[in-house]
Amino acid sequence: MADPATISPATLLKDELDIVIPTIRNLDFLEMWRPFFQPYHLIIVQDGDPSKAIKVPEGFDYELYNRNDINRILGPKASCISFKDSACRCFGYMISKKKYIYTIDDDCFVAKDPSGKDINALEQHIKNLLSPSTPFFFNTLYDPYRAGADFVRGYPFSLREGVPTAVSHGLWLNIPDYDAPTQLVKPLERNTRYVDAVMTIPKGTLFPMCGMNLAFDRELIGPAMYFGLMGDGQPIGRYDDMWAGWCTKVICDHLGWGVKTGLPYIWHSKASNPFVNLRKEYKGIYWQEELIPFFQSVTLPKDCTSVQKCYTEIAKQVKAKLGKVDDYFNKLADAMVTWIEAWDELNPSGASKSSDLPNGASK
Ligand SMILES: O=c1ccn([C@@H]2O[C@H](COP(=O)(O)OP(=O)(O)O[C@H]3O[C@@H](CO)[C@H](O)[C@H]3O)[C@@H](O)[C@H]2O)c(=O)[nH]1
Ligand SMILES: [Mn+2]
Repeated sequence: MADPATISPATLLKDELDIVIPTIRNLDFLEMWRPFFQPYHLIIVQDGDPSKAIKVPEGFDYELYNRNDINRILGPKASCISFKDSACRCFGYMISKKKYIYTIDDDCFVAKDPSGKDINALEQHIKNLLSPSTPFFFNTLYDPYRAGADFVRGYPFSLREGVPTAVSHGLWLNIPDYDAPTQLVKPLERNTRYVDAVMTIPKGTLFPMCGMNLAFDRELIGPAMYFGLMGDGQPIGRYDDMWAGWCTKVICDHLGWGVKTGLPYIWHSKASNPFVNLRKEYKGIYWQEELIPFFQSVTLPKDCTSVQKCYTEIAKQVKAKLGKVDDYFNKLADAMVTWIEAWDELNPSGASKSSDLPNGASK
């Protein structure tokens, strides 16, 4: 594997990565990203009214899917793709044919690092994905593969090769990704703290994955990145990315892959309405007190050697153990199965690595 630190930004995976953007707005924000995004193919998932025309700035190579397209392509299976919620973005992951995905919200702009330099978030995500993770033993000097860092004394040499990185979770300056109650009590709080660190989230630890500034190895973990049933007709919202993150982390832990969080930062420009968010989130705020222990207790059998098998097993356990919390979880479990069926229909096995892992890949 080429040393990510030496690959020039311009050639960084430009033919192996798609940028997925969920949107209900025009995409002027792309002007600010042009220097970094123009070489890449965009997959725009237009939510809401399909008859509304979305303006894409000149010079970008893109495909755009609205609700009519999703219904046409997936037929009845389109029921698993949320409507009127950013969760619709996962359709872009499914329809892509590339090895990597970067997803970003349309109110996220280029942030500046402490030296005042524009941050190429995509380049940092790619470096994160192209370098190994260390989920089995925490390195106190953070990412040992970054220039100027290394493994510290006492770090087992047998573990220094690391494991493949499946997910790179970036952060946000200005408007942090707070839940509605926190937003309500701290309406003026802005994140001004730039922490120059990338860390592997240890095996066995869950985390709140935000879909605002997120990259992943689609061939490895794509089928687990289902952003669950939210929005129109659903009792809950703003837990789509959280659900995907919990499923993804459990599967990465089982298959021995890593999840990183930290750099890069983007500039999150606007806070969504906290009262609207509270209405979307409130059931999730008490449900998650049962969801987290559930995901912490999920065990996957050794014969779950593909992401699809792992994901289908989790869906089975969701139905068995969470169906009694609320009937929504029976619906969500069914939608998880539909998602995998749709994924495999659009990505016949062998098209993506996650469907045929070498034996013994499961931990
Ligand atoms: O119905 C909708 C609403 C929005 N979108 C698109 O989704 C992203 C995020 O929208 P927005 O920035 O308005 O909302 P945030 O609260 O800041 O988003 C964060 O909360 C999470 C909710 O799941 C989300 O993952 C985070 O990013 C924009 O691109 C909107 O255009 C939509 O498609 N449909
Ligand atoms: Mn936003």
